[in-house]
Amino acid sequence: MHLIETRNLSYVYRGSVAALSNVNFIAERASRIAVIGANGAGKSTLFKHFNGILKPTSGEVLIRGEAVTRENIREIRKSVGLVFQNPDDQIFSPTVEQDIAFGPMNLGLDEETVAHRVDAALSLLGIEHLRERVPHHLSGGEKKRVAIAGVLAMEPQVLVLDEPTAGLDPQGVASLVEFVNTLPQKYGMTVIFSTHHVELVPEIADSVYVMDQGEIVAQGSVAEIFVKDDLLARTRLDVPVIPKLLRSLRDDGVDVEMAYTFGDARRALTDAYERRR
Ligand SMILES: Nc1ncnc2c1ncn2[C@@H]1O[C@H](COP(=O)(O)OP(=O)(O)OP(=O)(O)O)[C@@H](O)[C@H]1O
Repeated sequence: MHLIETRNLSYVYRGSVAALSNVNFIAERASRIAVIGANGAGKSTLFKHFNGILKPTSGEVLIRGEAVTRENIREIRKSVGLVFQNPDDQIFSPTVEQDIAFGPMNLGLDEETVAHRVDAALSLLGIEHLRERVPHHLSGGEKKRVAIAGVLAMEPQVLVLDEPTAGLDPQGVASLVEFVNTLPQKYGMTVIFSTHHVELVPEIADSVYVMDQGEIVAQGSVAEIFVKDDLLARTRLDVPVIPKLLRSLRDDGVDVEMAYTFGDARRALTDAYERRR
C-alpha cells in the first residue's frame, strides 16, 4: 500500500479547463519528491487532490489505500498537510502564535500540547521572534514560514509544499533546503514539493515527476530525469547547472564522476584533481 497514490486522475475545472489528465502518481513514506513543470502544468491542482480540497472528475486518489470520503477527510487532513503557493490563502489569525495554534487546536489537543507544538514549529522555522506579530503585516518570506509552521504544528505524515521557495531570499532558500532535508530522516515524513527552481531539485528530492499540460510526462530519480535534455526543453524546463557542467566536462574527456548536488560535485572535482596529481 502506498502512502499517496493517484490512479488515472483527471480533473476539469468548471468552465471546462482540463487541468489534469490520467495522472498516476505515487508517494512512499519518508521520501522526497519534486513535481516540476511550467506555469499551468497542473502541479497545484494535483496537490489539492492529496487532501481532498478537490475531488477527481475521474480516476482515484488513495491515501494509505483509502479513497477520500466525508468520513475520513478530517483524518486525511491531519496526515497530509498542504502549504499553498500564496501564504495569504492560509493565514488568518490576529497573531502568528494564534495562527500556528489554530490547526492543533482544531485537532482537539489539550492546551499544553498545543503550546508545545507551537513552540516547536516556531523554533523549527526560526521564527520565534515573530510570535506576537500580526501575520498580515509580515513580509512575503516571513508569511511563507508562518504558513509552513502552521501546517507542521499538525505533525502531518506528508508535507506538501507548493512553490516553497517563491519569495524567499537566498538565505531563506538555503535554510528551507536544510530544514526540509531533516524531515524524512528525523520524523519519517514525506515531503512533496513543486518548484520552478530546477537548481534546488537535486538538493531536496530523490525522485522527480515532470508535468506538462496536465499530464505526467516523465518520472524517475534525479539522475534519470536530468539527462532528458530534450524533454526538459520541450516542457519549458532546464537541466540544473551542476549536472550540466559535469556532463560537459565528461563529454570533453575529463575523468570526473557525474554529480547532481553541490556537495557531490565538490567531491567529484576534488577526486578528479587528486587523481591528476
Ligand atoms: N480555479 C480555477 N478555475 C479554472 N481553471 C483553473 C483554476 N485553477 C487553475 N486553473 C487552470 O488549470 C491549469 C493548471 O493550473 P495549476 O494551478 O494546477 O498549474 P501549476 O502547474 O500549479 O502552475 P504554476 O506553476 O503557474 O503555479 C491551468 O490551465 C490553470 O489556468
